[in-house]
Amino acid sequence: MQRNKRTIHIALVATVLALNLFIAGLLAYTLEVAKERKEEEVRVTVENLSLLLDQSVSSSIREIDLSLREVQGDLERSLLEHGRLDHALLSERIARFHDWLAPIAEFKVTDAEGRVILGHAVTSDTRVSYADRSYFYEHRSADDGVTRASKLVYGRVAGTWGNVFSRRYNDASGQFAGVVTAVVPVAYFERLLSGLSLGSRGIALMRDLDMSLIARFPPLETDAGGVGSRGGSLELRDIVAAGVQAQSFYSAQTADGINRINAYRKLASMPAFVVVGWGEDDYLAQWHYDRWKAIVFFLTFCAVTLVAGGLLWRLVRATERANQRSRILLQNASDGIHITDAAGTVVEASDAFCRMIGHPRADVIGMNVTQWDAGFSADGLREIIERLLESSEVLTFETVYRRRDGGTFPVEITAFALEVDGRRVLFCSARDISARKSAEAEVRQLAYYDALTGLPNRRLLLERLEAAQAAGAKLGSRGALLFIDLDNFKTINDTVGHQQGDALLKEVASVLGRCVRKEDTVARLGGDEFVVMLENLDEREDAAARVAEAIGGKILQALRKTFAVGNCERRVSASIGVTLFGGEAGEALEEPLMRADLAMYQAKYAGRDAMRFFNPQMQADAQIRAELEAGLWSALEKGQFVLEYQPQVRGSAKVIGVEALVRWRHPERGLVSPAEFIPIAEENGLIVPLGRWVIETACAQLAAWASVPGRAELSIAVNVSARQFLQPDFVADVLGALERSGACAQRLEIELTESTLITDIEQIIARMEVLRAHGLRFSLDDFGTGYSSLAYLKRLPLDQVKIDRSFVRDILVDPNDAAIATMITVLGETLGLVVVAEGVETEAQRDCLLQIGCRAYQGFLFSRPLGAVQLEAFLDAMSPQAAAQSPR
Ligand SMILES: Nc1nc2c(ncn2[C@@H]2O[C@@H]3COP(=O)(O)O[C@H]4[C@@H](O)[C@H](n5cnc6c(=O)[nH]c(N)nc65)O[C@@H]4COP(=O)(O)O[C@H]3[C@H]2O)c(=O)[nH]1
Repeated sequence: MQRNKRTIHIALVATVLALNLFIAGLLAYTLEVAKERKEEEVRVTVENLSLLLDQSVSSSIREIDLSLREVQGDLERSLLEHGRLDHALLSERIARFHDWLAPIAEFKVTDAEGRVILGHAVTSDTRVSYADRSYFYEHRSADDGVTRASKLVYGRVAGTWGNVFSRRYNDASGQFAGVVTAVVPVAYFERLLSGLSLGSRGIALMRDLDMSLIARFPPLETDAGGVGSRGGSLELRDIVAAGVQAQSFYSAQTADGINRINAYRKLASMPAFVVVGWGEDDYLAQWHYDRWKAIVFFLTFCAVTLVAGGLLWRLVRATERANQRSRILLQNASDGIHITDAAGTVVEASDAFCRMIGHPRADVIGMNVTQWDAGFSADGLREIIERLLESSEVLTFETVYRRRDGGTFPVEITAFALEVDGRRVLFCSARDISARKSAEAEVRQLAYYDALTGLPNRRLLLERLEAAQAAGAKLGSRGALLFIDLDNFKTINDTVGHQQGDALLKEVASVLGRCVRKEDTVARLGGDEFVVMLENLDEREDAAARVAEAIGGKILQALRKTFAVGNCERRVSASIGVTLFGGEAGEALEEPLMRADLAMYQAKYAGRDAMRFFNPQMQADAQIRAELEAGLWSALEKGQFVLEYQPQVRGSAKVIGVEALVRWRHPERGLVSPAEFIPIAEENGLIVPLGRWVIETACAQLAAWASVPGRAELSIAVNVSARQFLQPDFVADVLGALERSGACAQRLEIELTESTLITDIEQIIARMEVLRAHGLRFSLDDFGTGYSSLAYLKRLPLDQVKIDRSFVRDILVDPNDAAIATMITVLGETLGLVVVAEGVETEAQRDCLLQIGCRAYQGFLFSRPLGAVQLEAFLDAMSPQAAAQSPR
């Protein structure tokens, strides 16, 4: 990683450097080219200017030459014609030429001895001789007809520097007669040079071939700049010495210290040369400016690239750091991250992934997904890989991984394709979801299964019912629901405690499970309610019903037994409601369940431990029952309950007491029988306040009768249901009612049903004894219908047992009933209890009962249950009769 970083760093620095060098080179090259081009341009310019100068001088010299020739002609003509020089005429001619060439040349004429005799500014007093001038004796010695140009000379007449152009003239005999000269003053050349535009540092000069300065522009105020002074740079000397016609050169060591490009040109018309130079600073001024611009540009570029490089470096480092963080994250991530190639072979993997599948990292790199994925086939995995590689989607799916030790565990994969180093790879992140799965299973268990029994709960039952209904509607097959409710479970639960009650429910659950096939559903709805769902029964309704009936019977049989509940044993039975479902579409989901529930109630009403199939009447009954239940609560507040009293008679006429029977004076339905509403009140809990009201009312009645002769002896028996009796404050309630009313406790009798006894017998006995200690009496109702053990019966502090009216009804025709009635009578007498036969309707029944030894009766034969007022009338009517008959 460090090496990589260094490489990037070096590459970055090299790039910035190379870029800057390139730009610097490019700028330098461009500048150099521009400079060279400029220098070439200047060179051409100065060469042209030097050529121009040469041509200007030549042109002037040509005019001078013509003038000299003219004057020569005039002089020779004068000598020929006059034998002497006509001074006046010649002076005039010379003056004319002088005027014509005034700025350029001054004409003079000498005689054969060199004396100046005619010409500009020449008078008779002029005593100047040119005899020592080189051109003079050159002319004298050679009549060659040429115009000679002298070197720079100092004018003896004018007193100024100049170059002399001269011609020879001959006398009539052709002998040398003198020379005619034209002096070109240096001022002329200076003017010529100053006409050139060469910038502030330019130069134009003219020298003799022996390097004497003829003219210079601009003038130089030093010795080297004086006319006639010899000088010139080394380069110039070399050029002059080489004798070339023209040449440009660069001068660096000049007299004025200015570097220039110069053009040297030897003049064609006189022994001199011109040099035209252009100051470097002038012609390179723009270039210098451009160079500065280039430098500024380069520096800016340098700065920009450095900054960009720096930023890039920081970016690289930031990316590197991010990569490092990513690597750390990858290695430390709790999810199993791995990257595979297109074939599913691992190219990179996190530590967590290696730990996950239990292989060392060295093994993992190079492993193929098929080696650890146990959730998909090789084809399936290939399909997923292809799908990922072909799209840019992120896939999340669940699968199963296999560890090195062969163990498997569920994982959730998030995978997508990405491009690494130019090739498509798959990024996969695997999360171990074992905990989530087990939590989900737990949640599912909680959501769909009953925590106590582990059976499916209502929700799962409904789901399965829905599926079964759908399947049934499709296939035409039928199913059955068996709604099972344990009889008296509430009482058992209340007496043995919830823990034991729960254990009993678990036992019941396993019994139910054993009664059905594996594919059937046994569910617990709550409390003691179970539902068995049978599926795929016959298509024919009757055949399906037969199967359901058989299973129901089997369940009834299996539950009809004694279960060990804690330390004691409890007899259990169940009521089962059965209904069929399926075979037709469109039935509401809960409909079969409601039907089975209604049928179950029907089984309950039928005396429990029974099974009933649903029929439509049940629906109507249920409706009525629901209405009753709704009105029951407010009935107590509205005072709609009344007590009727049914006399209990000893012998044939002596009323020994009455049984208080509650009625509901329903505003619409009239008097409602307790047989209808007491079971409902027991179920919904209203029995507790209702029972309290019955006792209060009975006590009040006793207190009212206590002072009335003939009534004071009467006792009132009140029915107390198990649920009421087992209320913790039942004893206090009864004693409170007695106290408040002032009734005599000995006159109050409590009737318990046999079902009460199947609950916690010890507690019941304890309560009975407390109340008995206060003088209350106890009667056991419906004796013989339940399963009371005689051993318990012996222990109960009872005063009276009642033979159930079901035995009395058929006592004359059914020997069994007669035998049971006899047994109860004998048993009662043996235990010293009063035996009262219920439901005595006929004399024959009474006689039969009398015959077997039962002397106390209750029944329509004597009286129906009566309101208090009617009862009093009845008692009054009975008194003489009773008085007439002696008690037995
Ligand atoms: N067929 C026929 N029936 C006769 C004859 N003599 C009496 N009966 C009826 O037999 C039932 C006797 O009451 P039970 O067995 O305690 O049965 C009672 C009792 O278990 C319950 N009950 C009535 N009042 C109360 C109450 O205040 N509290 C409690 N917990 N239950 C009550 O309701 C049950 C039914 O009461 P009722 O409908 O009043 O029915 C009464 C009564 O009217 C007869 O000769 N022939």
